[in-house]
Amino acid sequence: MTSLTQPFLSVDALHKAFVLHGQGGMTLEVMRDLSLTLSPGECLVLAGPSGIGKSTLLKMLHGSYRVTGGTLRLHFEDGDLSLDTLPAHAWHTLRRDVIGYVSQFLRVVPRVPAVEVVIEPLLARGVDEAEARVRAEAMLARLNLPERLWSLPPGTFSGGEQQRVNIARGFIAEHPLLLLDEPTASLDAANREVVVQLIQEAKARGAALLGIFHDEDVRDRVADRLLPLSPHMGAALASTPANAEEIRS
Ligand SMILES: Nc1ncnc2c1ncn2[C@@H]1O[C@H](COP(=O)(O)OP(=O)(O)OP(=O)(O)O)[C@@H](O)[C@H]1O
Repeated sequence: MTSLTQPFLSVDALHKAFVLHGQGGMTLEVMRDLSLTLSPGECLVLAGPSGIGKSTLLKMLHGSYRVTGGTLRLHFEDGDLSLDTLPAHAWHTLRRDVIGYVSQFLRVVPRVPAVEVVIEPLLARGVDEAEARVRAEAMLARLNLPERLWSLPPGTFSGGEQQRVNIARGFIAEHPLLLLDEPTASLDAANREVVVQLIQEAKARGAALLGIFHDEDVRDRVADRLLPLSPHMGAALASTPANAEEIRS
């Protein structure tokens, strides 16, 4: 991948409907005609009531949900990359090198110690193991995770401890596009402050961030723009689209 041009992400006329096979094939339309752009160094915060489709948008951008209609494009100096038509095998490389995702919940792999969970994205990029370990330990220390926990699998950690491992893993690889789904939800004030700093540093190095933050203080401090989703969920949603797609996950 080469250096970035402006904007880095464009979403045009995005449409999402779920087909609920367990409910007789009922269609649930959650998004219609959503468009946005996101530039390097910018943090756009998704707003709107519960269930409006904020997490669904992030999951489409991370390839876990299919797009029903519209386009998602990344713009590189040497050309555009369409995410809505990206073949499954290409997502692996894209998630490793370009699109990071930090959710509220850590997907724990049994027996893998916390520090290894954090190191893994760096090793996948070919970073030397000793260097990766130093960076991972520095990140865990910065997020105030007690050193005695670093060598333990996070399955039994508290919600806030697991979330900090997740944040360390999400930020360490310095992806150009970061998707943040309530990364501060279980954190105390001191650790929320660390996350605000990590976001500001990511912006300063030119990352583009798209996030969901229910904490208004955090939102106000990191957001360059707010995007309320409700205007995209209007009367149009009363009808059922002809091109509804199946649930992938
Ligand atoms: N895999 C799925 N299958 C069927 N419906 C889904 C699926 N994922 C999300 N939905 C539905 O899509 C709608 C939007 O959900 P989403 O989680 O994106 O909302 P949200 O705005 O992030 O809400 P919250 O603020 O409560 O997290 C909801 O009605 C939800 O039930």
